[in-house]
Amino acid sequence: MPALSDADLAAHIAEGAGEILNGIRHRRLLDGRIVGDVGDALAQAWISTVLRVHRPHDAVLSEEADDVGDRSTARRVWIIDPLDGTSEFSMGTDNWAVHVALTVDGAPDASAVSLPARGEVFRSDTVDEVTGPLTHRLAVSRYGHSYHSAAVADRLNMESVRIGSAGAKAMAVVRGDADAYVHSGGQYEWDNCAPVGVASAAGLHCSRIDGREIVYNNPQPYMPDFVICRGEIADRVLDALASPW
Ligand SMILES: Nc1ncnc2c1ncn2[C@@H]1O[C@H](COP(=O)(O)O)[C@@H](OP(=O)(O)O)[C@H]1O
Ligand SMILES: [Mg+2]
Repeated sequence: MPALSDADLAAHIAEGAGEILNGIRHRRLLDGRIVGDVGDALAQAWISTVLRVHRPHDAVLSEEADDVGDRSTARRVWIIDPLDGTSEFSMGTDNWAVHVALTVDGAPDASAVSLPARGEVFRSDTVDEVTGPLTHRLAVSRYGHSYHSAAVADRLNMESVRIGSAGAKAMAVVRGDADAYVHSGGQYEWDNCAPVGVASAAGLHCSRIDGREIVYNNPQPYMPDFVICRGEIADRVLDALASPW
């Protein structure tokens, strides 16, 4: 087989894991918590094997694997969430995702996010720039607002749309269905790395909620807050985030 580019490999992994996950929900032969458990485990097993075969020298950080070795000192690190939105996947909704990002020196490089139940794959090397009129919609967690997202909705007079899964929320902005996704209060690097890689390639503003650059592959892979939004509203969103109370 000819050598795959990093971009093709990221996209093929996001797509292939999505096929496995759609198969796991086939005709609802399984349901409830067991579907999420088997989805996490089988997607992880396939992805880690593919990366071992195709990129034996690269390091990997995955939600579903032990974080062992000296990954944080490696230059090339794949940051993976084999199944983002496990509870939505188990409940049978369409809002769940596969996240695959190659980071180089802490920045997302080749990144892909698939939304397999919708048949969509977004890749950083082919994604369209987000243009067109603003929707005045803000993507928020299925569980509702944080103080920060509430402040943005209030200050910018935006309608909140509840969507499960970090990848599904970020891709709603990339698709042009929402203008922003604001998260605070906790997440890990695998929850937002590939979504940020795709969103920044689509020309969207991506930063921490205090405006700092997002840096990945930290020794502690905790990435508690970030904002993805249309460039046209970035200043106003960051102003609201600077004084949410
Ligand atoms: N406060 C928090 N702490 C840690 N992880 C969080 C979190 N809030 C959301 N997440 C994670 O972010 C992802 C998207 O969550 P949400 O849909 O609520 O926005 C989920 O990932 P997983 O489904 O991969 O576990 C969820 O576990
Ligand atoms: Mg996740």
